[in-house]
Amino acid sequence: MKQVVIATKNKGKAKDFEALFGPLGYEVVTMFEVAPEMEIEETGTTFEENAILKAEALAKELGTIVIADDSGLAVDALNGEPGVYSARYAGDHDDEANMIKLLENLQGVEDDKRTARFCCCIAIAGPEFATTTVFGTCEGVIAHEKRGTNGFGYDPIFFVPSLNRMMAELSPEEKGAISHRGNAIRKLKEQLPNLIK
Ligand SMILES: O=c1nc[nH]c2c1ncn2[C@H]1C[C@H](O)[C@@H](COP(=O)(O)OP(=O)(O)OP(=O)(O)O)O1
Ligand SMILES: [Mg+2]
Repeated sequence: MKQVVIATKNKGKAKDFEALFGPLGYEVVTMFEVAPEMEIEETGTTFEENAILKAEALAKELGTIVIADDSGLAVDALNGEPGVYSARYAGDHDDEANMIKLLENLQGVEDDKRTARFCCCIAIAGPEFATTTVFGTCEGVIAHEKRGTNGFGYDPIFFVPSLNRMMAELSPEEKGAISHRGNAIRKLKEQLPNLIK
């Protein structure tokens, strides 16, 4: 089976990618398998900078083609926060604490002002071509409480109006069909048909 290496240590993200790449005939391999000791510091100030940083660091280490995803949640009422800092919003990469902090910061904000979007930049790096990036977004509304147990990160508080369900209530396949990550991968397929068939 063909393999695609993803420079991630997020198991939820890896699951999303499995749902997206499985139908294309790829097995997803993550840093847990190929570089468990490696730590890549996310020093960029944009999704794109961090995606490139992660993809290039692992591609250089392995000498193979690597994909990386840097993503986050931009909330309109908070001027786009937590954005690039979504994983570290409450300090320590803790999904529960991040959601609690976000709901607290949106206390008293009416439904029509709770609009938000997930953003994803995917970078693909390899020894034989210049690093390329693609972007995807997914529009939604921040709910008042958590619902659903699928997915990861902010999925339990992200309502998807077009499906009338929370992101965490979608199967991995349903999520991939509408998500920022799915939309980015579909663009990658268009732009790099020879690399991602
Ligand atoms: O589909 C998603 N559903 C819910 N939450 C999401 C999603 N996509 C990104 N997010 C949130 C989670 C985390 O708070 C941040 C990503 O941070 P980001 O640095 O890209 O990933 P990470 O540190 O978890 O793993 P890694 O860098 O090893 O790929 O945005
Ligand atoms: Mg990260």
